[in-house]
Amino acid sequence: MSLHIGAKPGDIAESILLPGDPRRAKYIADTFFENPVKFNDVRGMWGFTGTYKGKKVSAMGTGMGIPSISIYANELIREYGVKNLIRVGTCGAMQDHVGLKDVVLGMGACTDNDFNHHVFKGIYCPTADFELIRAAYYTAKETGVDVKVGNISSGDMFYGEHDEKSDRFTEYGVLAGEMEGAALYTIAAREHVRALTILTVTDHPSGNLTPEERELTLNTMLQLALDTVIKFQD
Ligand SMILES: O=P(O)(O)O[C@H]1O[C@H](CO)[C@@H](O)[C@H]1O
Ligand SMILES: O=c1cc[nH]c(=O)[nH]1
Repeated sequence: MSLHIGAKPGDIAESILLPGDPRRAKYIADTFFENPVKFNDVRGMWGFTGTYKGKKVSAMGTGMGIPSISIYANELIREYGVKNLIRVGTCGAMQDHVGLKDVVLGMGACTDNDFNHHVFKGIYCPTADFELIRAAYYTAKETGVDVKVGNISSGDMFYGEHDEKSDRFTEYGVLAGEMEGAALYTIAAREHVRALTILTVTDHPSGNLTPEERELTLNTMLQLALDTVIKFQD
C-alpha cells in the first residue's frame, strides 16, 4: 500500500475515473461496473475496480481541492502505474452559454493555487492530454452528448469566486470553475501519463442542483468518461 491508498499492486486499473466525492466513486462502481471490488478505505476515500464493457477500469474519490487530488494522483501514478486519469467533477458555469447540467471538457486549466507558482512562478499552462480530449470529444459526438470544450478555472476558494479575477476569467472565455483540474494536468504532464477533466455544471446563476441531484444527474458525464477511457485500456 502507499501512504494514502490501501491497495495492493495490480488492484488498480491503468485507467481511472476520479470524482471529488468518494460516494460518486461508489456510485460509478455500483451503476456501471461489472464485479466491482473495493480497493481503498483509507480516510474513507473509497476506490473500486471492476470491468466496464469488458475492460478493467477503476474509480476513486480524490477529495476537494488541489492538495487532496495531488496526493492521490501522485500515488496512483507513481505507486500503482495508473496511466489514464479522467477527473469527473461538478462545476459552476462562468459563461452565459454554459447551462445547468451541461458537460464541459477542460482543454486548459487556470489556477490561483500555489502549485504551479512555486515551480513555475505561475507561467506554466496546464492542459488536457490531446488524445484523451479528442477521444472524449468524438465519443460525445458519436453518442449524441453535447459538450462544451475550453478553458476551466481550478480555484482555491469555493466561497469567494465572485471576485474581480472571476469576472476577468469570464471576460476571457473561461467556461467553468472547479477546484482540481490544473494540478491533475500538471502532475500528469510531469509523469508522462494522460489526464482529462470532464465536468457537469451543477451551479449556475439561474439556480443550483440539490445534493441529491448532484449525485444522481451525472450519468451522462460518467458514461462519456467510461466510454472514452476504455479506448485507452487493453
Ligand atoms: O464534485 P467534485 O468532483 O468534488 O468537484 C467540485 O465540487 C467541489 C466543491 O463543491 C470541488 O471539489 C469542486 O472541484
Ligand atoms: O468549484 C466549484 C464546484 C462546483 N460549483 C462551483 O461553483 N464551484
